[in-house]
Amino acid sequence: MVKKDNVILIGMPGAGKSTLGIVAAKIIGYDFLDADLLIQKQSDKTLQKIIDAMGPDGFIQVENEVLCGIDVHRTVVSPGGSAVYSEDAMKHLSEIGTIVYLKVSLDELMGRLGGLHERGVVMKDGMGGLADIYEERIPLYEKYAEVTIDMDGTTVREAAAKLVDTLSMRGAI
Ligand SMILES: Nc1ncnc2c1ncn2[C@@H]1O[C@H](COP(=O)(O)OP(=O)(O)O)[C@@H](O)[C@H]1O
Ligand SMILES: O=C(O)C1=C[C@@H](OP(=O)(O)O)[C@@H](O)[C@H](O)C1
Ligand SMILES: [Mg+2]
Repeated sequence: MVKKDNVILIGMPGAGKSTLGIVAAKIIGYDFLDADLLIQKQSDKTLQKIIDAMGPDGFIQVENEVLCGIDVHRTVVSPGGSAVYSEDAMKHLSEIGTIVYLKVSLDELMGRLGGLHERGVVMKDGMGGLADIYEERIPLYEKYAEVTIDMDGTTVREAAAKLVDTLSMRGAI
């Protein structure tokens, strides 16, 4: 059986997967892997270029393949928020690590992101903005979450401490 010795952070864009991933990895002495950077490296293109060239479905396919190939140990992995669209990838990630959902309300995300203009986000046809993405994805994050942590109203430092405490209490690290 594969050793489930990683921590996988899922959640909406702006939930803090990348920011908290590296902070938490330092606290617990794990490595850190931002899967978005791995996609860019393996494709030799920026995320935005992949989305522009291949569309949302094409990007999801590339993301799925890259996530399925992740082979790490004692690593905090931060995939992009769209990872939950890929069933194979989520199956693989849940086999190699504990899936932690960073739960952040729509209001708080709006405050953090100020809209989506500066972020490449997978927006399917017919979607108008963050609220539509939020509504579509929440059931997916909830479906894959082994651990859910409510991060509303926290600073980065508090959120990192909450993440590490929760993982430690659950014996996941
Ligand atoms: N409690 C918090 N936890 C994580 N990030 C926070 C928090 N409060 C504010 N932020 C800010 O929100 C943004 C989160 O972005 P990022 O880590 O890239 O998220 P993701 O990788 O989930 O899209 C950062 O600009 C970060 O400084
Ligand atoms: O949720 C999304 O649709 C996406 C989120 C991004 O990552 P973050 O969740 O780290 O912002 C990145 O993977 C890509 O631009 C698509
Ligand atoms: Mg990120």
